[in-house]
Amino acid sequence: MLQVREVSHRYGTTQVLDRVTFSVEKGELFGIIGPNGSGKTTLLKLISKELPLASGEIAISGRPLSELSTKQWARLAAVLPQTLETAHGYTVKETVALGRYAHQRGLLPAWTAEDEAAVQEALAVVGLAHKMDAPLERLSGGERQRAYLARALAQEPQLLLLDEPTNHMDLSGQVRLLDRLTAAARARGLTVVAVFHEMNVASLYCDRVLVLKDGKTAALGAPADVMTPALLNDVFAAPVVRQAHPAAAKPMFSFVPQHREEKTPLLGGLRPVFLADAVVLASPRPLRVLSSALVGAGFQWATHFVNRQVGLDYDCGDAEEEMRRYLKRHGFSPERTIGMMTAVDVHDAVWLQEERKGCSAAVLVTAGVGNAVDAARAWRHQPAAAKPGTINMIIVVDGTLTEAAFVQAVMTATEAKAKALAERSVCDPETRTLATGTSTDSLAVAATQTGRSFPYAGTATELGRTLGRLVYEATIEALDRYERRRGKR
Ligand SMILES: Nc1ncnc2c1ncn2[C@@H]1O[C@H](COP(=O)(O)OP(=O)(O)OP(=O)(O)O)[C@@H](O)[C@H]1O
Repeated sequence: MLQVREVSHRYGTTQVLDRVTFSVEKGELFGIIGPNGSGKTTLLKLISKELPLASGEIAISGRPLSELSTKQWARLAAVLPQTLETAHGYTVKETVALGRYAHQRGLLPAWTAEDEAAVQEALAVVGLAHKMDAPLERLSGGERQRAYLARALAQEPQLLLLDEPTNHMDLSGQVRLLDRLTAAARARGLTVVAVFHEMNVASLYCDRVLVLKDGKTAALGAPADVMTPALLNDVFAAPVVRQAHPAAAKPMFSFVPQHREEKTPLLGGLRPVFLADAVVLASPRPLRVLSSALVGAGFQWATHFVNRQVGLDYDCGDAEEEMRRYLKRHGFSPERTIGMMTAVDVHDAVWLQEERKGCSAAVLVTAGVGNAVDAARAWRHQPAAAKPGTINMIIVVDGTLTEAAFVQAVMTATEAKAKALAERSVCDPETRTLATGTSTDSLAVAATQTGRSFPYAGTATELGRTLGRLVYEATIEALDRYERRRGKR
């Protein structure tokens, strides 16, 4: 649909584009990203004939730009520029209707049913049908942007050029508009070339991206392949972290703020606090947590860890919602708290910590083995409702953990827990084999994300060895306390 070959551009003596080459297939959503001043708008202006092409070649559908008159170009392509003067005295519909100009013939062209249908459809795509009679100047910045996009769509182009189409829009407006635009483009086989400032928008919506740096191609390809932290770090001169989007198979990016306050070690001052029916860890600053807990599962930032004791007759029906209500009632924010449940007496919780120079960690364990299970033979169990008879574990590390280290810490802790159960000959009552855990165990691994970096936390590492020992010893002690309390009953 679009071929750009060896295109360069100078403003006076300043070179702002340097031999940029790419092509865009029909139906593609192609993004152009890059920092301020990298040449994105200039490139779009060259494609839209707004600037004369001095060096290189540009062709639309195989036809060189120089061969296309303005009206011929306008039948093939439409453009939504970065900034637009608002013309006064036009309604939204009249503004959108201007997009039909390229399709009209003669001095006094008639308004056809085709023109009307194109305008109505374009208004529907941008969600402005209900405001079509409003004067354009009374629209908000975001709505006006949508009206101009509708004007470009009403042109029924084959190629749509957009310079920051979601400028002025709030986040939900951006997502709604880009979802509709993508659907409309796919339905009509429309090719879209868009400049995006927001890396995540480009990643979510573009089939391919061109990354510009100082007028040169820094990368060209699918976002998942080319938008690497190293490249984005280099192009945007700021540290970028890449993570998987939770719902779409796309990468997501965050900038890491460089200004960080000097943080003192956390663990020296951290102690569990016992309430009547819970053991609580309260951190003076948020910790990054990977957990399987009832409240706060997955990766979170949390300040509180609440391991709550419930009766054996606790109805687990809607446990998560009930636990959230419990947390709120007791003054904990469910959004910043990791919430677990257990049927064992939380006053038997074991807190062990190891403070060594450069590798400080702690673990809080409550253990009950009413639901003990051998994971290798759990398939033999009759399906039964989960009961809150569990081993709950909270691990805190003073240091910066990679995601790999978080997962390895989970593995190390699980292995050490299984070993403690074996050591105390805890059996799965149904299979009569050694238990590896209980059916409702919870685990949270928390890290300050300041101080020493731990890329790994397997048993080959100093951190892994520390965690393995702490978890093993704390679990043994918690199991012994559980047995002693049962013996007293
Ligand atoms: N008319 C002009 N005359 C002189 N220099 C210009 C002109 N237009 C743009 N420039 C310069 O060319 C360079 C590229 O500008 P361009 O607008 O293409 O960048 P951009 O990547 O779109 O930036 P932004 O993200 O800020 O919109 C910038 O350094 C800019 O100052």
